[in-house]
Amino acid sequence: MAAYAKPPTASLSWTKLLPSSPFATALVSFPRRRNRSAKTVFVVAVSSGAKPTVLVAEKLGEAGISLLKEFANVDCSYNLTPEELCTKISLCDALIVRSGTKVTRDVFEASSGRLKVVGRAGVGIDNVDLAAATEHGCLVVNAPTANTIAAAEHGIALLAAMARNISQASASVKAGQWLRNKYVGVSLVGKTLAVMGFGKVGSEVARRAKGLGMHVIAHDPYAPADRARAIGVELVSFDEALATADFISLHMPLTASTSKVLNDETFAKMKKGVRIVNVARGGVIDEEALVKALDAGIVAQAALDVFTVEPPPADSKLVSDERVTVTPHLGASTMEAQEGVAIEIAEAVVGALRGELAATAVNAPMVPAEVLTELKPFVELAEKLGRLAVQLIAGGSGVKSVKVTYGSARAPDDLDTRLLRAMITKGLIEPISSVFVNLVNADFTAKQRGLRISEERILLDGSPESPLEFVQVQIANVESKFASAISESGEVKVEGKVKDGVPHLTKVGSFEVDVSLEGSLILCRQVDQPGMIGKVGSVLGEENVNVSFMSVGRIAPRKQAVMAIGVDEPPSKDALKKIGEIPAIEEFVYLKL
Ligand SMILES: NC(=O)C1=CN([C@@H]2O[C@H](COP(=O)(O)OP(=O)(O)OC[C@H]3O[C@@H](n4cnc5c(N)ncnc54)[C@H](O)[C@@H]3O)[C@@H](O)[C@H]2O)C=CC1
Ligand SMILES: O=C(O)C(=O)COP(=O)(O)O
Repeated sequence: MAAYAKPPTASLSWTKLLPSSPFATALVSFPRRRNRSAKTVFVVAVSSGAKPTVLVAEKLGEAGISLLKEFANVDCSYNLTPEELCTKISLCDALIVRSGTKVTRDVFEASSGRLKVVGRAGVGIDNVDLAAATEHGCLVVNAPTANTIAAAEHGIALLAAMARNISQASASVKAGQWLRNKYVGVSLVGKTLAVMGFGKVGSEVARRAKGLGMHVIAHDPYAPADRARAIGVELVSFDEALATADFISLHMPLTASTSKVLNDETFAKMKKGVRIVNVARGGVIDEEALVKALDAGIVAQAALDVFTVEPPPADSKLVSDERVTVTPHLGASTMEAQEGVAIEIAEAVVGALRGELAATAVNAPMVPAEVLTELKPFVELAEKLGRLAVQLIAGGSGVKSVKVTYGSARAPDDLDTRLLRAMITKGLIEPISSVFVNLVNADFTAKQRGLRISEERILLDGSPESPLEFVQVQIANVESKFASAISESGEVKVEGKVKDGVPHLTKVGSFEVDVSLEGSLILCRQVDQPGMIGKVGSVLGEENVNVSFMSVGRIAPRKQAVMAIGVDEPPSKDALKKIGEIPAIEEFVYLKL
């Protein structure tokens, strides 16, 4: 067996290369025109050329707006009604909101697929319908760190203000009164504070409360005990927190499991005279139950920054109750936090629109930049193998079961395949549908179409320098329009590798080939005999189709062989017909990459 490479300059003398595999593989390499974009575009990139449009639907710091304007057309339209938002959204690639805008399923549907990113300029994403976003392939990113301190400081401000009746006393002085006996407060020092939700905000509240001399306990089923211990906080059960706390401060997100977590039953478990602070979300408290608990004397006072409905109705019993201190969702509203949040979200949205994977993605895996750089050529390979495999299927065969095998010398924990699986799914689905598939909606779309993708990893010996040696895609229970693509075990099979950073097809069915996956591909099965490369090459040459790569894989000399031909331009029907008419060609297929 022999392999040949054509030198980079046009010349007829070919150089013999080293033999490679048990199956003979003849490799003819033509100089390739590289026309690849320098940027890694994986997830949501808008079509190149057009400047994207970003709708900023709530007040965002100037620094963020300036950053956005460098990259996009920015439409700042505040106080839109839901109908106005739905009308505008069909012209926008990204939407930025705070907590005051409900990004509902209607919004995603109204966008007709144009909306690619929703940026939440803050932490809580309970106002965004994440399931609908995912189903529409829309990435949701948030700004999880910039307002932590502001929220924690607001929590502490409310705690102290409530304990010392600051807002009530202030209002009474302004109303001309001087009620020194009425507004006697309670002290914080030595009291037990239960922090419910020991995340970023909760732990900062705990740290500050310790500084005030409070005894701090925390409840958080997911928080690591050592983080709590490091700041001198004991993690306790939910019931223990309720039963022992003099003050309860809420810092968990609003989810199905935290909705109305303070209710009639749980208020009944609290110490009489407890005081409650809520800078998390109104929905974590059953507000009617809180009114009852205040009336029953279980809760002595409450301080609320957030409400189930914002703004709360004019007749809200909580707002009118003198024992309740209220602020209009001001937790994140400091100059510093808003500047930080604006920059954090603008960077995340611009990055996502450029197609980079966002570090603060809420509904997609977060893939660290270094992993991404390493996986980039494999991501391209994965998508192209998916595209090839599905185009090899005979019309009418439904693709239901796909097996992906990754050959790698890396330990399984060291290889994150979610990105690769998503791109294989994209490759499998996009050529046969009008669905847009990306990392966000790949698993959902596959499931919806009844496509089962199983993954297997083969641990190879050798150096784990490269994340992957090969990727193999097999589709079971289908017929192929190119019979040679069916492996011995009966599946349509393609396998590829990355060589010098470029994805290559290295196996079709049982035939080893070697063709760079750029442009498009013609696969031919023929009787192995001299002159075949020349015959096919000259048909394409006559048609002015530039051949980038050719490789022949055969089972044994003079038996059947599969020739893989990479072409820069799509050949005409006539050219393909002429290839089919070459006597030794038994079957052929043209595949778009
Ligand atoms: N009022 C305001 O302006 C602001 C409000 N927030 C709210 O505060 C919440 C927390 O923010 P971060 O601390 O930044 O988020 P985070 O994600 O760092 O912390 C949330 C913590 O809650 C815990 N948790 C989840 N379910 C729980 C449960 N059932 N019981 C107890 N703990 C539970 C999580 O394990 C996590 O440690 C946000 O989700 C947001 O709703 C945040 C910033 C500003
Ligand atoms: O970040 C959060 O979760 C907040 O609640 C802050 O909300 P805002 O951006 O001030 O509407």
